[in-house]
Amino acid sequence: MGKEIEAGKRKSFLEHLEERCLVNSVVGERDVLHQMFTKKRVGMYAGVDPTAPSLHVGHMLPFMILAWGYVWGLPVTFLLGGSTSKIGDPSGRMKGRAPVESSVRKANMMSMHIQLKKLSRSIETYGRRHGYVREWVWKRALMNNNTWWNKTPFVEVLRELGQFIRIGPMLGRDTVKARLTKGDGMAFSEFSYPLMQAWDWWILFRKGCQVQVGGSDQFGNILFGMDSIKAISKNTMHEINRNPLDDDMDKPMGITTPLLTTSSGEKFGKSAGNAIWLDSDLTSSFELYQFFHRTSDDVVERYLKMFTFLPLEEISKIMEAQNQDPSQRVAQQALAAEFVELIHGKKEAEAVVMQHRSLFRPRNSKAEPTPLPKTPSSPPASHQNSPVSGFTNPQSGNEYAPQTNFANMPAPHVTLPRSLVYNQNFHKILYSAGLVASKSEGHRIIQNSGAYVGSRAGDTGPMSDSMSFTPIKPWEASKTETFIVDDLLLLRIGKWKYKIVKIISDEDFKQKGLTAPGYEEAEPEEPVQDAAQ
Ligand SMILES: N[C@@H](Cc1ccc(O)cc1)C(=O)O
Repeated sequence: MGKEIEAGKRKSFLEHLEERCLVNSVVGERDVLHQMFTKKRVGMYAGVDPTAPSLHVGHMLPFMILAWGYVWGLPVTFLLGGSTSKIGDPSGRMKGRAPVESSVRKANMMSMHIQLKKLSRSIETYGRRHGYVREWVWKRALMNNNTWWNKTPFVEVLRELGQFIRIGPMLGRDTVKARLTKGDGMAFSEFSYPLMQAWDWWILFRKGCQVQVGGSDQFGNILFGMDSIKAISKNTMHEINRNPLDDDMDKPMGITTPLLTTSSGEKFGKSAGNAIWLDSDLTSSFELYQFFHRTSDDVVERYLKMFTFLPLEEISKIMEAQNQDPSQRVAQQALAAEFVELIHGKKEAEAVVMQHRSLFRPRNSKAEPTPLPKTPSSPPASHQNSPVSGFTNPQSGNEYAPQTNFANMPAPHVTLPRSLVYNQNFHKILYSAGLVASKSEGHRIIQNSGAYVGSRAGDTGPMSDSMSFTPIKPWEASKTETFIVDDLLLLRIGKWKYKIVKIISDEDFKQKGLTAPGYEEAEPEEPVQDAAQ
């Protein structure tokens, strides 16, 4: 491949990203990065701190770079900042963050973990749909920086990294200066945030992640990381890791993605003050569709390049049609449908397109306004009963949406009252959490070792690390509570079905008007269930 690129027959990965408008700046020398991508299979990583229960559309730009890397056969790593989120990145903020309760942070971390896993899988599916066939070199990983931070001694970081960091330049960083002069000052922990991010990169760098990708606000952290890695690599006490990085091709490099704003200067991904989330619990796929459908004409071509895998020739064709009659919004429709497909899958995208058309078809319109994308003759079964599900926005002030809302994809969050969890057998809890259709099904799955519960990782406490799971056995009901941490219980069936169960008191449950399978039902006991006790 390298030869073809050099001979000008094929674009380098960097050129490809530039063409797709995904590069705001290269941190380091552009030409070195270009060379690097032509000469070797460079690993890339992008990190995200779980400071909210879900990713939002703004996170997708760096992830689109990873997505392209993945289908081009470059190893990519999604890093979840379980530890960095305890500190909070001060980049671009005039105020420190309010401390987040540990249980909230853990719940956020779990749901983002699940979401990132799903996302990296949907990237693969979406790639396949656009003709990228999985090859053995395709490699993606999901890591949590808890994995190393939970066992790295402070003194190790100070000795290996802190020794080479000069205070002067750190005080000169824009964020620090702004906070010290105009903001509310800065805590030492926040001041040290870039060191944590740099250390993360150093860990990943040794595993081949030579390139870090981030939003435009990450320029400073990435630059700081590059300098740090060069210093550690040259001086580390651990001889086997020592490398002066004399060869340009071995150096760390960074890419930042553009900052998107609406014409009114609003940050991209905010709509009427609300973030546009990727979790369908928080932003329904219909709203997500609508958000992209509202894209203004002057940026829609750019967004098609940035947020989809549509080939450039096809984008040109779409734009031709668009320019002939912008009122038809052919380009916006393509963008919205592609993006919903990327995030929620093809079925969901088709259903939303249908829904949107039936609600917004202009009167007197001729048949279908656009052939993109193909829609089935009837909506998928899961949508037949919810023609207006797109309008139900469960942002009710309750961070966990009621589980009775089956608007679209299964939501990972459920809330259950204590009485349905404590001292209950797992097959019942699986049922109450909506993971199985009946208690006996739950029982059967447990018998077949197909159900899992989030479990203790080492001594550091359950789920404090990257998530680990234990197969559920037909344990005594009293064992259940040993898996509950901070009122949370994490359940999984098979590979992809997760529930994060938030446990609240029975009174609160009732007061909130929530319900769940098995709640206040005087059901006849199922025979299988007895056998399990
Ligand atoms: N600081 C990044 C997230 C991040 C965390 C850890 C890293 O190693 C990298 C990136 C942000 O706020 O967007």
